[in-house]
Amino acid sequence: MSDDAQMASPYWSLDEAGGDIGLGRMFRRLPATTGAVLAIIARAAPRHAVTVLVLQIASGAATAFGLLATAGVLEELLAAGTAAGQVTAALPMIAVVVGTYVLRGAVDTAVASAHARVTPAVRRMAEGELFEAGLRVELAAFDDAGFYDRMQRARDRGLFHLGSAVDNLVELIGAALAVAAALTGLAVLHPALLPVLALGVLPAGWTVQRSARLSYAHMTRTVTLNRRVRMITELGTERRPAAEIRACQAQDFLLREYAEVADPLRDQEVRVGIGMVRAHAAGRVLTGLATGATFLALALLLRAGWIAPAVAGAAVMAVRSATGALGRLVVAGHQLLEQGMYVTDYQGFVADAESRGHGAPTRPAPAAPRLVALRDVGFHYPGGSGTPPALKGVDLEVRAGQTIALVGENGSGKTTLAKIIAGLYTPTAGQVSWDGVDIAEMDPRSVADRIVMVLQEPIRWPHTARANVRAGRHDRDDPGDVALREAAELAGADTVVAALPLGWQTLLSKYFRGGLELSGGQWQRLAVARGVFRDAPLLIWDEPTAPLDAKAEFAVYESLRRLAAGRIVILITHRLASVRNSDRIYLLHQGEVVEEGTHDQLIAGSGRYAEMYALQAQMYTESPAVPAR
Ligand SMILES: Nc1ncnc2c1ncn2[C@@H]1O[C@H](COP(=O)(O)OP(=O)(O)OP(=O)(O)O)[C@@H](O)[C@H]1O
Repeated sequence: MSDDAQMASPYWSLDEAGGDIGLGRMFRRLPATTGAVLAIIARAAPRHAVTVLVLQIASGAATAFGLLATAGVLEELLAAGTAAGQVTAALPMIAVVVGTYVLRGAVDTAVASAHARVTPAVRRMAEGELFEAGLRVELAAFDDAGFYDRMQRARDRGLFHLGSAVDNLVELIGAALAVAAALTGLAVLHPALLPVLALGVLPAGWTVQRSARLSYAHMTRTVTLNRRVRMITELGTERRPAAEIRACQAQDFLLREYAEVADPLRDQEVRVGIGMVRAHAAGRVLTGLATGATFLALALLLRAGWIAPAVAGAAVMAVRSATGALGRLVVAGHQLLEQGMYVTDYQGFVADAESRGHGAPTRPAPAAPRLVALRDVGFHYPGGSGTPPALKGVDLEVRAGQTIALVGENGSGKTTLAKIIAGLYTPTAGQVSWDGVDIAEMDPRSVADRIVMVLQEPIRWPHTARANVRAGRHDRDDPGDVALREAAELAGADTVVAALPLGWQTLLSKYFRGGLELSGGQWQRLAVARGVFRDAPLLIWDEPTAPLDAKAEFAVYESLRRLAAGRIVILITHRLASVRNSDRIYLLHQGEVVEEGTHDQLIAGSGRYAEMYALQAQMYTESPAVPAR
C-alpha cells in the first residue's frame, strides 16, 4: 500500500440516503418544521411577519376576486349582440380586472418589502444567539467532539439555511394561499370544476415533487463529502497552513485528497442532474396529456350544459395559475424540510449550549485570595472514557506572595492543572478552594475576574496593537494609556510597538489591507503585556517565555518577579533554570504529582527533577551535539 493510500481515510464517502420524502410524509413533517421556523421569526421580527401574512391573505383574496371578474368579462364578451356592444358591456368588469391586478401588484410589492425585513432580522438574531451561546459555554464543552461538531454545523449550515427557510416559508404560505384562491374561485363558479383543476395540476405537481425528492436525497447523501471538501479547500486557501504546506511540499497530497472527495461529489451531482432532466421530460409529456384531458373535460361539461363558455375560459386560467402555485408550494415545502434539518441542528445546539453554561451566580470570589488549595483533584477530559485521567489525586497549596512552579514532561498534565486552578475546568474528582471555600460555590465570573492567565498559544487578536493589550481587561479605565504603556514596558512589548509604522494604532492582521504580521516572540510579548495590563491577584503563566529571545526572557522574568509581590503566581515552564527561585516546585508525571519541594530539596532528592535539571544544565556546559566537520 502506498503512503498516500495509507493516509486516505474511509471516514468520508457518500452518506446513506436519508429517508425518502413523499408528498404524504412532506405534509406530515411540515408542521413541525414550520413551527420551528415560525418560532424564530416570531422572536426576531414579529411585526413584519404579521404584515407579510396579512398582506399575503389580501393577495390571495385579490387573486380569487380577479378570477371571478375575469369570468364576468368573458361572459359579457361571449354574450349575444354586436362586437361593439359586447365590449362596451364588458368595460366595467374589465376595469375591475385591471383594478384587481393593480391591487395585487401593490400588495405583492408590500409583501416583498415586509419580507425583505424579516430574513435579515432572523439571521442577525440567530447569529447573535449562536455566537453568545458559544462564548458562554464552559471550556470543557470544546473538548467534547459531539458538541464541537454540533456547533460547527449550526454555525456553517444552520445559520445559512435558516435564512433560506424563512424565505421558503413565506413562499410556501403565499403559494398555498394562491392555490386556495384558485380553488375558491373555481368552487364559486362551479364545484364540478374542482376535479378538472386536479386533472390539470397533478402532472405538474408530480414533476416538481419528483425533482424535489431527488434533490433532497442528494442533499442527505452528500453532507459529509461537502464538509470534507470545505475543510480541504480551506486548508489550501488559508494563510496559517500556507507555509507548512509548502515546506512539506504537501500541495499534491492536498490536491489528491481534494480529488478523492470532489470526484464522487461531482458524479453524484451529475446523476441527480440527469435524474431531474428525466423527471422533467416525463412531466412535460404528462402535462401535455393533462392539458388535453382538461380541455376534454371542459368540453364535456359545456356539452352537458353544466357550465357556460365564459366559466370554461376562466377555468383554463385558474388551472394555469393553480399549476404554477402548486409547483411553488411543493418546491418550497421540500426545501423547507431540507432546511428544517439544519434549523433543528441550530436550535439543538443553542439549547445544548445553554444547558452547558454556568449555573446561577452564587457567592462572589474573595477580592484577593490568600490561599489556593487543591485536595485530591482528578480530571478526565470529556469523551475520554477508556483513556487514563489527565490528572489524579493532586494536592497542592499556594499562598499570597508565593510562586509555585509546575514542571514535568510533555503531556504530564501541567496545563490541565493550571486550567483547573483557574476554574476553566471543573475537576471530575476532589476540590479547588480559595480561602477554604470551594470555587464551585463561587460566581464563575468573579473567579475569572481574579485571574490572569497567559497561555502557550495566546490569541493573536486581529486588531490594533493597543486593542491587543487592552483585551486583557477591555473595560479598564486607563486615562492617557498610562497602565497600557507600563504593561508594555514590563513585557518588553514597548520596543515592538515603537517599531510599528502607526505605533499602538497599527493593525496586526495581514488579512486586512494595511495590516502587519508580527513574529511569534513579538506576539508573545504583547500577550505578556496583556496579562500584566489585566492586573489580577492570581497569575498563571503557562510557558510565557518559550518563544522569546534570551534578553526578552530575562526581562520578562525580572518583571514577573516584581509583579509577584503580594500575589499568587503559578508558573509552568520546561526551563528549569527559571523555576529555581520558586517557593515550591511540583513535578507532574502522567497526571500525578510525583515530587514536590524547593529546588534544593528536589535536587537533593536525586529524583526525576534532579535528573531533568542535570540534563538541561549539561546542554549548557558540555560541547554541543553538533557533528564535527
Ligand atoms: N482538550 C483535550 N482533550 C482531551 N485530552 C486532552 C486535552 N488536552 C490535553 N489532553 C490530554 O491530557 C494530558 C495532559 O495534557 P496537558 O496539556 O495538561 O499536558 P502538559 O503537561 O501541559 O503538556 P505540555 O508540556 O506538552 O504542554 C495529555 O495526555 C493530553 O493528551
